Amino acid sequence: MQTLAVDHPLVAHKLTTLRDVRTDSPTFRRLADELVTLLAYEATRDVRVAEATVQTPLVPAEGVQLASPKPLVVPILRAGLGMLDGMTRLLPTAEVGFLGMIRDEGTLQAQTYATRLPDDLSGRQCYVLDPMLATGGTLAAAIRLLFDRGADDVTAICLLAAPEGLKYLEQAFADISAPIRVVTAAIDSHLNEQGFIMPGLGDAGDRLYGVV
Ligand SMILES: O=P(O)(O)OC[C@H]1O[C@H](OP(=O)(O)OP(=O)(O)O)[C@H](O)[C@@H]1O
Ligand SMILES: O=c1cc[nH]c(=O)[nH]1
Ligand SMILES: [Mg+2]
Repeated sequence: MQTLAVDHPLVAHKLTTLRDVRTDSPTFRRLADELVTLLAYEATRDVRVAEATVQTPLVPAEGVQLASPKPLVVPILRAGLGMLDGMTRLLPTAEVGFLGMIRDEGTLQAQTYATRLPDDLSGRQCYVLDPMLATGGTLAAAIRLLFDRGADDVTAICLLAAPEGLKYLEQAFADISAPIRVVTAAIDSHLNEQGFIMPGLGDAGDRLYGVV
């Protein structure tokens, strides 16, 4: 597994405002959206392309276009939905599948309550969107499901990751030789006793959409 914490002053600036408890939901949503687009630029460095020739007004020009099959973007509901527009801004032709998952705040175990994905992901590059990688249980279950359906390359984009979650993913996918990448705006210090990322930004879903 490859982990990349994107080191860029604009990423750090936007993340600092996201963390701020005074940042309201509309601002939080806009910043998360902008941040994802910056992270997506790094996360798509290995997106597959095929050679293509176009005709300029003057001569033919050699270039590339996104290869087939198209990449699949998978936001993990609820909080991952706040990252979808920022991602599809860079990959407008990607297909989008959905996973609904919730972590039990007592046991910290992830449960899947909705799945809307292609049955066959053979040969597909997948981009999973989830702002918080805490214990790693949610992301591990999502990535496992994608590999079980045939995906052969998975990149997760997170706003924040905890060292505990990264370690958990490393161990969970020690058996997988296909590329797995985690791209994040920052790796924070640790998880607290309730499984929250410290210093973190609180509950990402609540900050995006309010407490339900
Ligand atoms: O790494 P883990 O320990 O599994 O925790 C991370 C998960 O917790 C949050 O979702 P939550 O369960 O709060 O659902 P929500 O998006 O509906 O708020 C977050 O968006 C991740 O999906
Ligand atoms: O810090 C955390 C951990 C899990 N989920 C969140 O939304 N925040
Ligand atoms: Mg939540």
